[in-house]
Amino acid sequence: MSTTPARLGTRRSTMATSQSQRVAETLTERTGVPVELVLITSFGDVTRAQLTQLGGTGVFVSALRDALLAGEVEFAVHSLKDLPTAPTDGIVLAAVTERDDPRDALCARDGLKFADLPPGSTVGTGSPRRVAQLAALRPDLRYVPIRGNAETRLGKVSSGELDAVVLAYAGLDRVGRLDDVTDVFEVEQVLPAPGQGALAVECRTADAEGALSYLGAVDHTPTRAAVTAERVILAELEAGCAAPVGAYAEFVADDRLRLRAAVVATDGSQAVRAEQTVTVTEFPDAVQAAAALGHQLAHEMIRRGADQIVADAATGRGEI
Ligand SMILES: NCc1[nH]cc(CCC(=O)O)c1CC(=O)O
Repeated sequence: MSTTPARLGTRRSTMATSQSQRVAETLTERTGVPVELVLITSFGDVTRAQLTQLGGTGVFVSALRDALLAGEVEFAVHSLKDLPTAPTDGIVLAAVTERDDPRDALCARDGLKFADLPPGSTVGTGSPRRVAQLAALRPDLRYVPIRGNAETRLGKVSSGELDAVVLAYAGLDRVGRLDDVTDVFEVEQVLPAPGQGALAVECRTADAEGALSYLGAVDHTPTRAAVTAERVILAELEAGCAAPVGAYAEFVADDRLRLRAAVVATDGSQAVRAEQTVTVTEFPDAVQAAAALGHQLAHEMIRRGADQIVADAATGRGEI
């Protein structure tokens, strides 16, 4: 075996390098292939604009894809929830890693739980999905758009600028900040973003079956099935990562995959929530079962007006 390390492209943030490092270690453990990290700067890392105003999905992803296509790296690791659902020419999803905790977490001043935040408290989050679902639970709080990496956002609570921020539990874990968590939202309360907590490994299509087939060693089929169902919801509703769409699928028995999804108006006033379960053994494989499940649930939600809520949210983008 060659000892030249495989080059793994990653964003530069602490969260990105920590999760990429973990994928590198697992891959080396399972295959013996040495891996080195190559840090890539993305537009999403340097822009000062609100993420919701950037007018497109995948701001964190395109620089890594460019590096892949240019042959600067062999494969790239992304947070799966940042990955647009549309396929890209020349690039495939080589692996989906086993999902970490998918839930959203509250980091509030003085150890406060969500239910105990005084009315009028400021809660920072740049995600319309979170604002919409949180506003449905607590319309009496003030939701403030913020961006920046996890450490910057947490800094706004310690400085007193905000009473609380909401972030993904998995991300907080990866940057070593679980001590800041004061409350965790169950998925029934706040449905996570499609793919939240899972990582995507992408490579050039031409390498996937041959030179880089070893990437399959970090693929986790149950997670791949679950996120497939979740991402079909996003794709069918023609919604991007900044849309008020939550979706979470999990195996509730060895062969039963349950998908829950919600589309909530950004002021919390309207919502379409739905759930359905599929028996995966009735399909050729779990991923095909998951895709069928996603399509069925998406169509039911569209019949109930979910696409209209997504369209309305897109019109008001950036104003929340
Ligand atoms: N859009 C930024 C982003 N992309 C992935 C995560 C968290 C980690 C994950 O979901 O895997 C975060 C931060 C956050 O939502 O708090």
